[in-house]
Amino acid sequence: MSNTKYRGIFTVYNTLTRQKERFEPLHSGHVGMYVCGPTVYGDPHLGHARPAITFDVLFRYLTHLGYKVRYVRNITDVGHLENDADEGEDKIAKKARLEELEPMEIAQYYTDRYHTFMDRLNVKRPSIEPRASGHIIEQLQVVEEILAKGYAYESHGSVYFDVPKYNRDYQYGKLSGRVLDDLMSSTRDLDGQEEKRSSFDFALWKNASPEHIMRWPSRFGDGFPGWHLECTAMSSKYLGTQFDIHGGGMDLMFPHHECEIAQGTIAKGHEPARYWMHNNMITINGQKMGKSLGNFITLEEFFTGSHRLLASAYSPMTIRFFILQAHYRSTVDFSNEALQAAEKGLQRLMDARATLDKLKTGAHTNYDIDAFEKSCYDALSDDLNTPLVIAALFDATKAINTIAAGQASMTADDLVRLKGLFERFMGDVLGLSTEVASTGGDEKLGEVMQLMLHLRSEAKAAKNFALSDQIRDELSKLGFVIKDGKDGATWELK
Ligand SMILES: Nc1ncnc2c1ncn2[C@@H]1O[C@H](COP(=O)(O)OP(=O)(O)OP(=O)(O)O)[C@@H](O)[C@H]1O
Ligand SMILES: [Zn+2]
Repeated sequence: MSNTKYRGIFTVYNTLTRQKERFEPLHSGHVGMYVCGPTVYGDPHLGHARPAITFDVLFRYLTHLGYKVRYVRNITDVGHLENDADEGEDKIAKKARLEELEPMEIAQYYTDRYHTFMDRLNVKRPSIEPRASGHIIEQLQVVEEILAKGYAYESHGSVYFDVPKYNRDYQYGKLSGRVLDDLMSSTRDLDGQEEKRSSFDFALWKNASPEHIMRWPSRFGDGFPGWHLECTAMSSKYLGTQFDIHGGGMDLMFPHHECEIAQGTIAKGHEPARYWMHNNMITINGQKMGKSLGNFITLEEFFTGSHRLLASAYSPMTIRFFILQAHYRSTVDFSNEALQAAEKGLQRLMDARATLDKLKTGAHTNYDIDAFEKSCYDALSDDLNTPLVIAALFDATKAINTIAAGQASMTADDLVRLKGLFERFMGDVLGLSTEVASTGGDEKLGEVMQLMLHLRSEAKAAKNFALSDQIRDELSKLGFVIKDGKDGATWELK
């Protein structure tokens, strides 16, 4: 059930203006939202869960406020080069070379894996999920638009965006607060041998060297699009040249989103999005968890407990709760203690929800249900303050437990309302689903595997190597790869 009443107080922190602003869509009753999705060359890790969950809650809340939301989240399957740079191997092509597969097999496999794990986290699928490789023509059109306006130049079959020229007429660095002149003074000049005129220019289209397999014909020769271009082409195609919200992780603010603003401003005549929202990072030992940094723990490893840093398996809903317990603009450092606390906290809420069905009603109510409802809306309206919504749910939990203990009471009507509010905020908006939480198949599998590894290590300790090898080999036939390390054995499902 939607509720348009609270639309007027909804504010979001806009990275562009560095302040909270009241949210007003461009077209009354409709919201267009674009979020940068994954580069599909590896399994999704905890870091990926954060933007997916953050913008899922935004999607859910806007929908709850009665807006018709078109949510576009892309799949990057071409053009993202190593080190996020203009030179180097394509991340997907590299993985394809290592695995001896077609790049599109890699992209398909990891897109499917992304969907599987996001579904488990109860993340709703976006309205449109376009792929970069399916929009080459649209991207070449944007290149032409920018060339026609004089803000790009062709060089050796590549096309570069002219950042210093753009900065003279507009402001490059507006989003991230970087000042191009300062950046330039601390960077060495190009030696004249390179294709680019300035090291800040970025590729719109790259000439493909003979060994580069992901390539498309163009009037500049065979090539492939620059990484930033896809988001300009696909957001304008599906949401129009200007839309309401653009989201993504903070790591994408510079240069990716800065370049998107520059491209959109020139090609489409105005800045692409009105509100820019950025989730902060999931860190591990204080460093961003990332695929290219190799310090990640995949969601599958969390669900099965199969990573050496995990004290146990954690259910998808525990992960979701763990992420929502922090405000999306603060960093969250991975730790088993915090995950265990999240697991307990979530259980308390789940128990309270179950208790609600069994409560005996009374002649009067000791609690203010309106105040509970208002505090949830106030929290969500204040830049999606999910930890405050959770705090309000904990307050309600205390009330429920007090009533269950016979120390307070609630009328039948109020109980129906309270149940409805629990459903609305915990279920519909935060997406903490009891159904998903109770399918603990992976967790059970993780526990069984821990038991198998324990039995195997006991066999080894008793010098029964035939048995320990048999356990390893039989598991291997079933697809479980056992690896012996100095901290004991770990397992992986191939
Ligand atoms: N540790 C993290 N915390 C929060 N968000 C993250 C984290 N890592 C990636 N993201 C976000 O997930 C989305 C997809 O990112 P991407 O596929 O580039 O992941 P990545 O692991 O950073 O890969 P790479 O290391 O190749 O850059 C982006 O919005 C990005 O900002
Ligand atoms: Zn993007």
